[in-house]
Amino acid sequence: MGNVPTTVKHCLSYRQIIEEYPWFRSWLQEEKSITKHDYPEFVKIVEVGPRDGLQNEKEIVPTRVKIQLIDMLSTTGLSVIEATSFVSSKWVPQMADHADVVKGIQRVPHVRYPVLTPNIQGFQDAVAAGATEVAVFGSASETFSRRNINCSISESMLRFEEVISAAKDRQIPVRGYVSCALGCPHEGRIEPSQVAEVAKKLYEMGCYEISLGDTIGVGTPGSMFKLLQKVMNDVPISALAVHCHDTYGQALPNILTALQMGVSVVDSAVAGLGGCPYAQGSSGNVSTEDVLYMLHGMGIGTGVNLDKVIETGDFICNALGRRTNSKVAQARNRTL
Ligand SMILES: CC(C)(COP(=O)([O-])OP(=O)([O-])OC[C@H]1O[C@@H](n2cnc3c(N)ncnc32)[C@H](O)[C@@H]1OP(=O)([O-])[O-])[C@@H](O)C(=O)NCCC(=O)NCCSC(=O)C[C@@](C)(O)CC(=O)[O-]
Repeated sequence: MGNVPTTVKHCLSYRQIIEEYPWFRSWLQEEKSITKHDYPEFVKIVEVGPRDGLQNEKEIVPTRVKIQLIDMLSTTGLSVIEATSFVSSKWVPQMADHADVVKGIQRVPHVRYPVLTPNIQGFQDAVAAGATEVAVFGSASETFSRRNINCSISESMLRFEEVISAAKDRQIPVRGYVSCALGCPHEGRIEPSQVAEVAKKLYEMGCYEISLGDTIGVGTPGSMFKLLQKVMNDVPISALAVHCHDTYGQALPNILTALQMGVSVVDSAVAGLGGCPYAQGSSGNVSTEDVLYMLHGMGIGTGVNLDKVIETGDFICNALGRRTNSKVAQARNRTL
């Protein structure tokens, strides 16, 4: 505001300022367009509720409920719904019905249904069940890697290489996750350079998108900024996604920071379901409803119908006998 002293700025109303300083109007417009330009016009939401959301549930959720959840999500306008994971049922009993889930859902054209595959066995089982997209999940923390998938980071890369190579032969797209991107339940602070190294490897191996997971939800806009600043040097921003858990209530500000830096893919879970069985203390994912409310309020398109997602959240919360974690759904339900 050039020549206007700060004290005066605070005393004048915007209208007065515009009348007395005509240049302010054009400055304001320029400022607005800069702000608008900084955010993507469209954000792709990757719905992870049926997998990340349910994997930590103690009671086994009936397969028909999982299928109905995915079928309802398929009518909301979401373009990607992570359906399940082909992991060992000894490690994650909740995902033991993976093949039945993949076979049972009603696939909607233009909706993709990736599944998690930690190794070639998981990949082969997934393909046999009819999966057409998969995701590998690595970690930036050595200890978490061992606790989560029973191997070191470098061993996991060899496993993923095998999966990605087999997927290439079948023209199956592979997404890559980097867990513990903003902190580890065992090692604490994780350096952005550690995350960048794993993200770069996965991208170079052929993952079309790398999702940076704040597995235990300890990140802040400050650490998210530093993380992206580093990772962007190795992976194009258009190929990065953020995956925020909301343990410390920082998920939305972290996502906003990522959007400001050019990220246009956000993972979230209906009703804020979730948590990782091998990351004690991690709470649910950021809720899809809250992300949509924020994005739509900023004029950013998603193609997703918020009301339908709230309805789906009501369905799964009723099935689980649980209150939604979505602030938006809680507010909407109060006003009904
Ligand atoms: C990776 C393994 C399988 C290694 O598990 P392992 O025990 O080291 O595997 P193994 O190769 O030594 O084999 C042992 C047994 O497991 C079987 N096995 C081997 N592979 C598979 C498979 N794919 N599916 C089903 N069974 C499998 C294999 O057949 C064998 O069976 P047995 O002969 O004893 O009967 C195990 O550690 C595992 O399943 N881990 C998955 C844990 C998990 O799902 N964690 C939650 C994921 S969430 C996450 O990582 C974070 C994320 C992605 O959400 C992002 C974020 O929030 O930040």
